[in-house]
Amino acid sequence: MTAEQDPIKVMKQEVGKAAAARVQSGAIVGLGTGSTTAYAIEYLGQRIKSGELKDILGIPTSFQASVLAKQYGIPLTTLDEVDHIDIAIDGADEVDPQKNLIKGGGAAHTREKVVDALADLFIVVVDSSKLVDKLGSTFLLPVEVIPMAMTPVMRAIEKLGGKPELRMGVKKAGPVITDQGNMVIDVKFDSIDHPAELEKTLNNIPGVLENGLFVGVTDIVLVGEVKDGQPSVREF
Ligand SMILES: O=C[C@H](O)[C@H](O)[C@H](O)COP(=O)(O)O
Repeated sequence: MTAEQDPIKVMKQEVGKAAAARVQSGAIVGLGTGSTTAYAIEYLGQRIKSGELKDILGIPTSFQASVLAKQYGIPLTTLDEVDHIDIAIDGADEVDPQKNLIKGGGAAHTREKVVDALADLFIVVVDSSKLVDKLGSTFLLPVEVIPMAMTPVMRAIEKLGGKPELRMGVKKAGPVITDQGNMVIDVKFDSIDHPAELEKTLNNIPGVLENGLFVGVTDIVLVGEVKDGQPSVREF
């Protein structure tokens, strides 16, 4: 790694490459969303272009993933056309020691959960800054909500001890709108002690489509690190 390189970017590239290297010819691949997975999609495309990988079909988790897949020459399919997903590669905003996740920094967690949970092998790709002892310590928990239910859902979240805020657009006036046409409420919880319970409780509030807690879904976490200026990838 050179002194000019951004270590976070290098970690994301390395981990993306390592995940793409695990895909085998003939695989149906869940394509995650975000800046880290973008590198995995790019390297997957390179392996297809070089002829090393054949007969790959991608299932995108977002508009972003489908645009990238088309850009890098990955043929796409849908969940209506296949009966399984061999492997899914996706990023995360936080990863705890039990491999539970917070996702949704890009407002894509609803489709991501559908695809990632269906995969026979779900690989999470993160740089080391995403590792936490407890979920919720560095990142707000995203909750996708249908627009007409925004206010009652926020009240219900407050009753659970969360501090909700509507996610606003950047370079766009007004709220972020998801690929499904909904809104995202980011919630600060003082402490997420029981993620599995909270995941279910939040999804049980009428008007909530999906929240960003991914509990018991991950098979492998690939972590990009830089030690003594040298990038490496470790697995847990
Ligand atoms: O909604 C977005 C996703 O859950 C992303 O996978 C997550 O936010 C991580 O993205 P990044 O790799 O850009 O940090």
